[in-house]
Amino acid sequence: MANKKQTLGEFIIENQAAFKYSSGELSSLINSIRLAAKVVNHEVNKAGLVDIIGAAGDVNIQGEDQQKLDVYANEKFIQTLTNRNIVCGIASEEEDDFISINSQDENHQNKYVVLIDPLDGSSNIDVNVSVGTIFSIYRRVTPIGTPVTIEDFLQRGNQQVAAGYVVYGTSTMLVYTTGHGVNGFTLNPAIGTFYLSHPNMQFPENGHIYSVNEGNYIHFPQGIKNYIKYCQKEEGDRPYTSRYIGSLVSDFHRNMIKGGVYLYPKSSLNSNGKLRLLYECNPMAFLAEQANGKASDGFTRILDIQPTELHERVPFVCGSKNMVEKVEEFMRDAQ
Ligand SMILES: O=P(O)(O)OC[C@H]1O[C@](O)(COP(=O)(O)O)[C@@H](O)[C@@H]1O
Repeated sequence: MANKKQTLGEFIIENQAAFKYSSGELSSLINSIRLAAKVVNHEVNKAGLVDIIGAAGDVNIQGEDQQKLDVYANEKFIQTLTNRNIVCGIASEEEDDFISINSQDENHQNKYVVLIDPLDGSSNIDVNVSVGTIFSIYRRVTPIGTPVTIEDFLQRGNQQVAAGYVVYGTSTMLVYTTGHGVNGFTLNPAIGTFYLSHPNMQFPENGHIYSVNEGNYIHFPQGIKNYIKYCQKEEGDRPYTSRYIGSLVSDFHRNMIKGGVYLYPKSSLNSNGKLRLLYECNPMAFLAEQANGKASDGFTRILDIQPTELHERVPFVCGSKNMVEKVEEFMRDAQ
């Protein structure tokens, strides 16, 4: 059992053997994320004082107004991941296309691709509500030393070698998995060190919290409407509590600790929902399953979905196992 005051660096070294590929590579990857997270955290914490609030003036490929902090976080993560001779490609929610690294140098041995949502919960930046960063890591499938191709990014989520998020909230935490459980580390800002504060995180199988933007209720499929009514009914251990921060990372983190389910369904407004399969759903689904939770699109396990595009969206239901299965039951019954 890991010592509770263990630092992230010590934890990585102690658990390297569990990583099925070369141990040093994982350390280097997670250390890159750790460094970029600290840089972005520093900016987030003083967002109201520096010119980092508001729109950046551009629209990303999702058709969304890029926030200045989106752009800043995107630059910092790409910079930090590029300078480590381990990543051969990066795909970001804020970039139209994937970025190939070291593609000229056929001798490079970089083996990993990283997919990031640099700043999750963008709508909350200006109002001082917690936001996050999400990352997903795969081993490349194309030959080492050759330029990465789209194939390296369009892998099923069940091929991830690591995934995690950073939540910039009341405290800043880095939570990740390499397929051997989920562990959370809290940043001590005074010394800039992450400490193991939440070892072996687990979703309770049941919960009493549901997280969905009910403002879209009339546009939801009948199965989702029926599930929301089920949550609100005075019966047994219900009604459940409705909690929706509007930052996936924060809603997921709370539900993992307290028990709950997050839903971003498809609707008559968004035929595939809003969340991106590669940058948001796959990494959160890997974490959920590693923490005894579950994630699907209402019917299919998220990690089994074969991606076809870099920025594709899928309906998303994720959280406590029995609650996700209840949603799936309502979706099947409403078909
Ligand atoms: O405002 P809505 O439509 O409810 O969407 C909120 C959801 O969108 C997200 O902000 C994702 O989008 P971004 O990555 O662009 O922030 C989630 O974090 C959040 O749960």
